[in-house]
Amino acid sequence: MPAPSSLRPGTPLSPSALRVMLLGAGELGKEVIIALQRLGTEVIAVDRYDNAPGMQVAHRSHVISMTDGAALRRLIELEKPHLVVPEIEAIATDTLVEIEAQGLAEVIPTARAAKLTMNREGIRRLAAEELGLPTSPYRFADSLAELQAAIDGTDGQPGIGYPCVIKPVMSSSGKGQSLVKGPDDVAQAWDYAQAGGRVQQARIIVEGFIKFDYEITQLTVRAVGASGKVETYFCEPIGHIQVDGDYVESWQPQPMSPAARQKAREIAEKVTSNLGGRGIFGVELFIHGDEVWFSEVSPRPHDTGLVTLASQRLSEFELHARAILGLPVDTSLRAPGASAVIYGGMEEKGIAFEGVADALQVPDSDLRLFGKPESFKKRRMGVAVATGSDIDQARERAKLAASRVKPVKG
Ligand SMILES: Nc1ncnc2c1ncn2[C@@H]1O[C@H](COP(=O)(O)OP(=O)(O)OP(=O)(O)O)[C@@H](O)[C@H]1O
Ligand SMILES: NCC(=O)N[C@@H]1O[C@H](COP(=O)([O-])[O-])[C@@H](O)[C@H]1O
Ligand SMILES: [Mg+2]
Repeated sequence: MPAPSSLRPGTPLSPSALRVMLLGAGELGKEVIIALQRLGTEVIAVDRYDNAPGMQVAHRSHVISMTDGAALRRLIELEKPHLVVPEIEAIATDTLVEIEAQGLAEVIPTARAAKLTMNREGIRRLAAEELGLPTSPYRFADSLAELQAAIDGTDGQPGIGYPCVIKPVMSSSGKGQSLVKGPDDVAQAWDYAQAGGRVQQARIIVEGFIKFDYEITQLTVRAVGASGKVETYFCEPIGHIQVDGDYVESWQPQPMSPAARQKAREIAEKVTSNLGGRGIFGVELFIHGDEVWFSEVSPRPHDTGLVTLASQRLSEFELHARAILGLPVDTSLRAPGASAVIYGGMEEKGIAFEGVADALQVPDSDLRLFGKPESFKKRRMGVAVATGSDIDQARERAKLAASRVKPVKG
């Protein structure tokens, strides 16, 4: 849908303000908020805990449980945002569907997209069963016995076999995810999925393991074009490395065969045009030779896309801000780039960072220290980004800069 004419920037904190509410205010939201504010909007940040990164740069903020539909509705009725922008998956998406249907606010990209992608079952069934996109084989299970039967195929349906990947249907950043190599790993993977899921819910997905050569995020933007209609724009593919289901390094552009590159774009176009609306999407794909499998999609900026802070003329956050406001986008690459994650490495509140000056001695590098109030061993607390003459040089620089930043007790 084209952007409504009501999306005219005014003066923040005045009656003419164009108000945007971010549901989730982590490191990705923080950058979106900065981009939105530069374009003259008033931004309200919401998250489950106080002093979340995005709250530190928003006009104001609220702490609520975003999975509580009644609380979410009260807040939207209070703040009357023009746009509601989900930044995480764990939101009362049925409430967003109602809010959108009642015309209280526009949900980005659409309430249906937020609802379908909140649960792996929704988006997987849409992609594989409705859109016919190639995916890993998959089954769902609600108990350990059902899971074992789904792997073995003892329930009359084709079994997934080993190796396979088990994930809670509602989780992200690899939480609750295990690679299962054989029968001895199944019970432990089941228990881990129960503990790591985002909500108390037994259901899991078990996927056949895809032996990919590499995996990419195909950032895809739906934005109003010169025609006045929403058009689809592609960024250069982003390659990345995941450890325990969480991204640790990404780079752009990932070299691809012409056939794989074309298929990746076709898949991304199909799934994003079905989800609809305006905004950026991170389409996750596995590639082996010229074969491409759809894995999942985020209807919002993607963590691996942090690289675009260095590599693109407009970062994925600026692209999202422009697209949702109905403004033109430019997805061009500026230089080969890379990002490398900085984990907290400790369980502490109010940590500090040493080595920042050394890190920034690395040529063409930059840092984002997110300002999360509490560190966990595997919590992403910052990221280093860099450009180079090619992706190898950019990756070396980003990794070197990240390695020089030392989280310490505050
Ligand atoms: N079926 C599979 N075959 C091979 N590798 C897989 C499979 N499923 C997941 N992986 C690996 O685990 C990573 C994380 O999986 P997935 O994206 O489904 O988890 P997530 O919790 O949604 O993570 P995020 O929120 O970071 O996207 C993938 O990027 C890939 O490296
Ligand atoms: N893969 C999704 C992702 O990277 N999401 C990003 O992480 C934040 C949560 O971080 P936290 O768990 O450290 O609070 C989210 O708010 C979002 O910015
Ligand atoms: Mg993923």
